[in-house]
Order: sequence, then C-alpha cells, then structure tokens
Amino acid sequence: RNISKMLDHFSQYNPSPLSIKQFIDFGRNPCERTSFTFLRKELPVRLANIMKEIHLLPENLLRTPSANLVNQWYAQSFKDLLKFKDLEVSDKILTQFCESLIMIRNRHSDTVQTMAQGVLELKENYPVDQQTENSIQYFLDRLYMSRISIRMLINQHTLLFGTDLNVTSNSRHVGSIDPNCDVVSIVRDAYENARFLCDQYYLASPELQLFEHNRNMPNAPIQVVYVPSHLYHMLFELFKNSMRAVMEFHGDKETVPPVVANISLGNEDVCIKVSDIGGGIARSQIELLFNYMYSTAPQPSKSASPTVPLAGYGYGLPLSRLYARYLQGDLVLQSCEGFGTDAVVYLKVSQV
Ligand SMILES: N#Cc1c[nH]c2ncccc12
Repeated sequence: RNISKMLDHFSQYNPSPLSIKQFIDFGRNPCERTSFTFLRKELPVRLANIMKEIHLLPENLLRTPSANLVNQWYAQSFKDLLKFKDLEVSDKILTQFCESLIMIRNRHSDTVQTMAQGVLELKENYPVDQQTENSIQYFLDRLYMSRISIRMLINQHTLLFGTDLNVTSNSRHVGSIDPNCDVVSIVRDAYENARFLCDQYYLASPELQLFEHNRNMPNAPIQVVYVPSHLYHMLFELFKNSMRAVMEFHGDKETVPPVVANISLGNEDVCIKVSDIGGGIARSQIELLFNYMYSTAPQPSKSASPTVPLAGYGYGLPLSRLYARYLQGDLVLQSCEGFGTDAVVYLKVSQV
C-alpha cells in the first residue's frame, strides 16, 4: 500500500544526528514551528530506517508474537506522523503534533521488555546459531540506539513546547538536558537507590567512598552538560552490579568492603569509575554481560519477587553502554578475576 511507498521514500534519507551542543543552542531560543518542521520529516526518516531493519531481522525472531507487536507499534507511529506531512502549520496543528508525540512515546514505552520477550520466544522455539545471535546483537543495538535518539527528540519538543508546566522552568534545564549537571549528586542518588535494593535483598550493603579529581579547578564541583536521567540510568546499573558482586563475594563476613567512585574532569573527558573488590569476572565472560541473547532469562514471576536478584544482568548493561555512546561517550568494564571490577563511564566535556 502507500505506506510501503512512504517507507521507501523516507528510508532513502539518512537520519540527521543532533549533538548535545545543537540541542542546547536550539533550546536557548526555541521556536516551535522550526522544531515541528524539522521533526515531521526527521521522525518519519528515523522510523522508516529502523522499520527497514526490523524487516531484515532473522525470520524466526520477526515471526515471534512480541517482535511482531513491536513492528506494529512502529508502523502505527509512522502512520500517525505521516498525517502531518505537507500540512499548513497552525497553532492547532502544533498542539495536535505535541499530542501525537506523547501518544507515540507512550505506545513504545515497553519496547525493550517486549523485544526481550521476543528473544525468549525465539530461544524457546528455535535453535539459535551463532550467525543469528550475531545479527540479533547487532540489530538490537541499532534498534535501542535509534529508540534512545527518537525519544530524545520527542522529549526535547514536548518539554520545550508541551503544555505541562516545565517544573524546572526556573532552573536552567534545556528540555531533558541540564547544562550544569552536577555529577557527584547523580552518583550519590544512584548509589543510595541501589543501596536501598541491596539492603532489602542482602540486609546489608557496601559503603560508598567518593573522590573527585578536577584537573584544572581543584575543589570546584565537577559539572557536565548532560541528560541527568541517562547518567542516572547508567550509574544505577553499575552500582547494582557492583553491590551484588561485593555481597556475593563477602556476604559471609561481618563487614563488606566499600564501593569506590572516582570522578575526574580532564580537558576532553569526564570519567566516573565505579570500583569494587567483589571478586571480579573472567575476561571471557565480560562480552556475555553485554549480550542480549545471553542476558535474556525468563523473568521470575512478580509473585516470586524474593528470588529476583539485585542485579539480574538483564538489559541494563547493554542499554547503559548505548546511553553512554549516544552522546559520544562510552561504558567500559575492566575486571580482574578473583579480585574485583572497575566500570568506567566516559562522558564528553561539552564545547557548549
Ligand atoms: N557492571 C558491572 C560489574 C561491577 N562489578 C562486577 N562484578 C562482576 C560482574 C559484573 C560487575
């Protein structure tokens, strides 16, 4: 139908990636019509590109009910956005566009869990060869990176132009971006919340030792232009995994060793290193922690919650690495088996 013609049309364009500087510069003097005109083309381009890749998925995954459901969500959202193509801009249209973006964001909120369910359905019904596993790993990385970037575009538009009062209106946030994101406060938040889960599960938790190393301005707080929710997501995951390692390795002792966070600001990189002496993991196993197939295990039913591990190595690590890479950073694990693990989140110092 003409949807597939439109798919061909929009998938011919390449996505136009936006840097954090571009988001900030636009957000300093935001124009809703400009944003609308950009997004009503850019969002269909990004959806069409990823939908083309979904259709290239290994048949056995694409045929699973869950992967099929995700595909239908994308098709529906693509159609929703096409209604705005070539329309005369008016205040009414701008309001409808915002409402459509919110509907699209809600429609896709469970994409990660649903795709994980699809991977499970695949594993349970078909033998998975190495080639299939590699293509699924490559595809899911691209699907989730694309989803991160699309949700960033939607969030910036709805936060800058949406009706719900920008609760941080008096603060200097630019949409979901904090131009002066205080890294230590995010580290402490992520630690405290991971510690709460750790205490619930192990009835104890490692202390946090935090050190700052501000190369050019010692004692000045280390700040970065970043999306606080992305940074929190990554650090929460790392703290959960570190705490699990420490408690499993030292749980039988009176006291357990602390988790250490070293935060450094250089000329190009901001680094947050989370170190534990939780016994580490063999080098050969590190890659598996980022593998979607390996880390997809049947989710224990909610009723059996006591058996849910603190850190399940679900999709947290691969997704966290995608968040880091989305804004030109990275997330790296360095483990010494029998001793402990360093996990480093690398962020870019912004030239904003
Ligand atoms: N992320 C993370 C980890 C942080 N410490 C770890 N120890 C064993 C396995 C994984 C980890």
